[in-house]
Formats: sequence, structure tokens, C-alpha cells
Amino acid sequence: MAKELCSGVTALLSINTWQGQQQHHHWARSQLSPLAISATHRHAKHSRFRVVCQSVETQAKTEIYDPEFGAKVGQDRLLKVPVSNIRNFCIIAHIDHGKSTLADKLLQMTGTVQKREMKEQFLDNMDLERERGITIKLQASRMRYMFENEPYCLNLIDTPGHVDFSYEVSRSLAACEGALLVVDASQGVEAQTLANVYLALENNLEIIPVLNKIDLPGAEPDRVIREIEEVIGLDCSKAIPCSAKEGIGITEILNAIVERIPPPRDAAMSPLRALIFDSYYDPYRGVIVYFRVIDGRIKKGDRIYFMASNKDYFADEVGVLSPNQLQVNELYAGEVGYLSASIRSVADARVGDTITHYDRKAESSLPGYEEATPMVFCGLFPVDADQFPELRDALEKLQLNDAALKFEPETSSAMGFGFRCGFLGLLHMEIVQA
Ligand SMILES: Nc1nc2c(ncn2[C@@H]2O[C@H](COP(=O)(O)OP(=O)(O)OP(=O)(O)O)[C@@H](O)[C@H]2O)c(=O)[nH]1
Repeated sequence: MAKELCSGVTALLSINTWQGQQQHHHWARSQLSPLAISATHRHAKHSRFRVVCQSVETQAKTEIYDPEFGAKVGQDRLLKVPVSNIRNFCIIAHIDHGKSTLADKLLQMTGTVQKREMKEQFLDNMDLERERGITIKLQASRMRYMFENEPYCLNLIDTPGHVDFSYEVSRSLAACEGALLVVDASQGVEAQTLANVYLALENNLEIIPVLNKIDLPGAEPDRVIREIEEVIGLDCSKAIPCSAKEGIGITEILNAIVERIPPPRDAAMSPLRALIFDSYYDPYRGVIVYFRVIDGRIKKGDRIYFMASNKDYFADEVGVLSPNQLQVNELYAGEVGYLSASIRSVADARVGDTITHYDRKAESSLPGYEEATPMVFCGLFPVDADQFPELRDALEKLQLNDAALKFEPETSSAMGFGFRCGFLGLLHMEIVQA
């Protein structure tokens, strides 16, 4: 159905946009692609954008939710491939060694996003991340890549680089079969990279060493290769020299992902087990859960059950990230996607939890679920004691989007009633403050 609507047919578009809480609706009849593009431009400033396309000829209907680029996203990326042609991988790199630049180049080279859409680095798309230039929240993107005349589906799962988020890193590694180890060829291996490489090795990931920034005059790829071999003990005979900035070595990296990273296990007939590697709160749709299907399959309308939080919901929407959200009917073992189910709090769908079916529960959950343990604490007191309930409401709202934030009431003889708040680390505290 979606395909029919993408081949330039005349379509009726129902466009909903939101400005703050206010919804605006427009109808338009046009060739699908050009109109969708101009609509995207017109409404680019709106925070949320939804187009429902109905083919005038066939009455077929599809809904494309895409806050950034509307219907421009190519539907051929939704093409299903056999599990043997899926590759799930992440990028391990020290801060500033070029992970985001490389991720963007991979998205560009596979046609997932166009060059002109790349004004801002794509995978780091939270404002705060941009401001601080670091990756905080995990995100994912599906790419379509042709290798020896066969279509492959490559899922890149982004990992945060900061030590406060090592648990999130470990969950995203558990969702992959392979990792690109990106090392700045003018710098060398850093301690933080080591910790993540060991995590990847523990998860049996196939690691592809990539030497980035070879365009720099100070690059010493041979020295860095020796360093990786000595420090990590990784065979670097097939390390790939690259410049993410200049686009050198990108095809070699894509080919290596297909050739060297194993496909996921084909377990589509088993009871559903999907690993949550990220979630965020959307004020319109509730919590959006990012997951990797490990066993079984999941489709829209399924009654799902979160094994750690003991909560059940109906999946309103299931889709893939490319990198924007695109709805699909079903996702099966090996695939990576998102779902929404009118979930009110991220605590119900925590990173590391296992999703299964309410009526056909998996026997055991996937390993590795951990409660977030706060490491840094601070006392928070209202200036005016009457504002205590407001402060509590504000903290509860914040917690809807950040299940790692903990707080409990506290009294102090000097400050009165307040809260003791726990954070994962100093950076986490700064982010919550912002
Ligand atoms: N010369 C050169 N510079 C590069 C290359 N790749 C990345 N850079 C630059 O290195 C800096 C850091 O790159 P990023 O891609 O933001 O690094 P990152 O690893 O994603 O950093 P975090 O998001 O903080 O983890 C930027 O200024 C890039 O332009 C490269 O191949 N050559």
C-alpha cells in the first residue's frame, strides 16, 4: 500500500501540524512527492508534523509521521529483506574521534538522508547534545545498502560516549552483532574506548577497527594500529583507514559491515522477546520505545507486556527509524524499531527491559536488566515553602522522561521541606538542571 503512494500518484493529503498545543489541519490534492516536500518546508517551524496520504485512484491510505522531513523519506527503505541480509551494528569511539561525522556519512552514502538535509549532524539531534557536542541519548537508523546486487538492511544503533551512560551503552551493544571501533589516527586509543571495547567483546560482537582522520597531516595510522593490537589484542590486519570528513573509506566500511558482521539469529517463530535500548517521552503519544526484536515478531495492535515493570499495553504504532519514524505493520526477529502504546511514564518501559506478548509470554526475560543506581545526590528545596507541591509535580514530570532520575522527600531544619535527588553522575545532574 505504501509503495503505491510513493510512485508519484495523485494523492489527497491530510496535513496536521501542531503549534504548541494547537492543531491545524489542511487538505491538499497533488502529486505526492512535490507537495509533501513543499508542505514540509512550509511547516518546518512547527514542532510536530503529520501527513496522511490517500491515493485518489486507489483509495489506499498511508500515514507518514516525520517531524523533520515529511514524506520525502523514501519508502523503499521499508522493503523487507531476509534475516540473513540484516546487519545490526554500533560505533564505539572516544569523544571527538569522529563517531557522529562517520554516522552521518554512512547515512548519506546509503541515501538515507540527503546531503542538504545534513546541516546538523543527524544522530545527535537533541538540542542540548548539539550545544554540548556530545551524544547523550541513543538513537538508531536503518539504512538500505546494495551489495553484490542484493539489498541489505543495516541498522546503526548509536551509543552515548560519556561514562555516566555506560549502562545505556551496554544495552545498545546487546542489540548488535557487530561494532565499528573508530580511533582517531592522529591520537590513538583512549581509556574510555577500552571500557566499551571490552563490553563489546563480552557481548561477542564482531569488531571492525576503523582509523579515522587520515586526512590530517599528523595522522599516524601504523602507530595507532600497533597500539590497538598491543593494548586491546585485536587483529588489525583488516583495519580500514578512513576520513569521515572527506568521505574516504566509507564504501569499504559499508562492505565490511555486510561481509564481516554476522546476521541476526533467525528466531521469528519463537515467543516475542524484544530488548529496549532507549525510550523517551512524547507529550502527544506517550513514551516512544526503541527496541531490537531478538525473538518472535511484533505488530501494531498486539497486547504487549513489559517483563521487568510488569505492565501491559496495546501497541498503537510500530515502526522503523530511518532515521525518522516510519510506520510498518510488523517487525520480526533481527529488526530494530520503535513502538508507541500510550505509555504514561518511561519507568514502565525502562532501558534493558524485555517486551513480550501478554498472551504468549516468553519463558524468561533477556539478560542484563539493571535498575539505575544514582551516584550523585543533591538537595532541592523551594524558595517559598508553599511551592513544595509544585516542585514535586515538576520532578514527577521530569521523571516521566528520565527514569534514571530518583527523588525522595527530605526535611532540613534550615531549608524546610524539599527533595533529595539522585543522578547517575555529574553530567546527568547538569543535563537535568538544564
Ligand atoms: N580532519 C578530520 N576531522 C574530522 C574527521 N572526522 C571528524 N572530524 C572532526 O572531529 C570533530 C569531532 O567529530 P564528531 O563526529 O563530532 O565526534 P564524536 O566522536 O561524534 O563526538 P561525540 O559526539 O562528542 O561523541 C569535529 O570537529 C569533526 O569535524 C576526519 O575524518 N578528518
